[in-house]
Amino acid sequence: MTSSRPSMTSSLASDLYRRSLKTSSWGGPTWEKRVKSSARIRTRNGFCVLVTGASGFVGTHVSVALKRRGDGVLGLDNFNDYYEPSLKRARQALLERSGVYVVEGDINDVALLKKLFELVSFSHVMHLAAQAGVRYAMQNPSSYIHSNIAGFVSLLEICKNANPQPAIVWASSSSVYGLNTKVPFSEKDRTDQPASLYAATKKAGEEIAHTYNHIYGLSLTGLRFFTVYGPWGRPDMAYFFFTKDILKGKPIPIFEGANHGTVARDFTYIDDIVKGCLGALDTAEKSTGSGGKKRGPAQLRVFNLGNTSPVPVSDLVSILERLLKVKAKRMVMKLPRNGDVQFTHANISLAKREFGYKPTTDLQTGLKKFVRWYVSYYGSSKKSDQ
Ligand SMILES: NC(=O)c1ccc[n+]([C@@H]2O[C@H](COP(=O)([O-])OP(=O)(O)OC[C@H]3O[C@@H](n4cnc5c(N)ncnc54)[C@H](O)[C@@H]3O)[C@@H](O)[C@H]2O)c1
Ligand SMILES: O=C(O)[C@H]1O[C@H](OP(=O)(O)OP(=O)(O)OC[C@H]2O[C@@H](n3ccc(=O)[nH]c3=O)[C@H](O)[C@@H]2O)[C@H](O)[C@@H](O)[C@@H]1O
Repeated sequence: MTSSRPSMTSSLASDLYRRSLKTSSWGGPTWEKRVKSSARIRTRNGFCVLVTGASGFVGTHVSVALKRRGDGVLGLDNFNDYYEPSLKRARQALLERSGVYVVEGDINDVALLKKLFELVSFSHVMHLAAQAGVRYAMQNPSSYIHSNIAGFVSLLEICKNANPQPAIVWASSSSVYGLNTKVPFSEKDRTDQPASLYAATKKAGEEIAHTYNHIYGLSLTGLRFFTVYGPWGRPDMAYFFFTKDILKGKPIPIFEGANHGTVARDFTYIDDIVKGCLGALDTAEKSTGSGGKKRGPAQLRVFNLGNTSPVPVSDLVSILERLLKVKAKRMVMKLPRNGDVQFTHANISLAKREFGYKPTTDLQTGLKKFVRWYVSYYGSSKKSDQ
């Protein structure tokens, strides 16, 4: 029976294919030595973790936390220019000081992934590499397919063929709840009304995970993070560029919902997210397959990781005004149809029950730590982008 491969003739497909072949320069004895040293486990019963997206915001914090407790940690990141690569390079330097080597490469580079799994027997993969950002999907849809769909599948393909197979914990997103109106959001609620292509690719990731669990026995845990903020954060996120623009005296576009309803988020501080990630890793069961052959049922889980106390965006701006001691130039506008949802609110009882997840940092405290970092980083380094 001939299987006629569907020919994706669109420019999107050829762009994707071209990009996924773009590989960084890797390999050689020195490179291999650095890979093995970074992945070496330093405590009894420690983990050996591949962290994809390691030079990203969440990836940096998780990698440092794992290394500090003695796990072997190897990072992988393509250092793309979705936001200033200089910030990713600065995180990479911080990671190197902690003993974590970040391999420069793309999760679509199958030859690279194969090499890493030949060199290192990973017990876990913490998959954080993705095209994040809700609104950017309207400008560059292919980057979401490239990283969040094609990239996730290429990673799962390597994992299912590994022997032993690693247990995988990956980042989903609160955005999968989309236009769901039942609050707080519980893992059992509807997730079939994505409001953005980003959300759709995150939801697709959850469905793809289900098939790799069912067919190949991969142990998979999805974490729906809720608007994460903190030091070393992302310049594309509102809390970050609001801070920059308040300091520059530029107008702050504050979205409001229908009938002047507030737009709110369940903002979650990075240290609480890291505790959730480590809890998920510590309770992840081993995969039940190897070399692509399944031996029995494997663990498949999805958890909300939020703060359970949504705050209106306008209140976030008020906190920033007090911390920065500068009045914001507020420009209130109707929530545009840009993929944003009006509110998020996490029910975290499942994560609490499964691995004792308990957020402890309120928005005022968390933003104070972020602002302290922001002023020290941009003030001292005078980075021209800011
Ligand atoms: N920060 C949040 O508020 C938040 C909330 C929900 C979910 N998430 C998810 O958490 C994960 C981490 O997010 P973040 O906030 O740290 O974002 P980030 O953009 O700072 O980190 C992602 C990293 O992955 C890298 N990357 C992207 N595509 C890649 C590819 N194809 N190959 C290799 N590296 C690639 C990027 O260079 C970046 O450093 C993402 O999956 C994101 O969707 C984040
Ligand atoms: O929770 C999540 O899963 C998502 O959280 C954030 O997405 P978002 O909540 O939209 O975060 P921001 O882009 O920082 O927006 C925060 C709030 O500010 C609002 N906003 C944003 C931009 C702006 O100019 N004005 C404004 O009022 C947004 O509508 C939203 O309510 C991250 O950017 C996503 O990667 C992540 O998947």
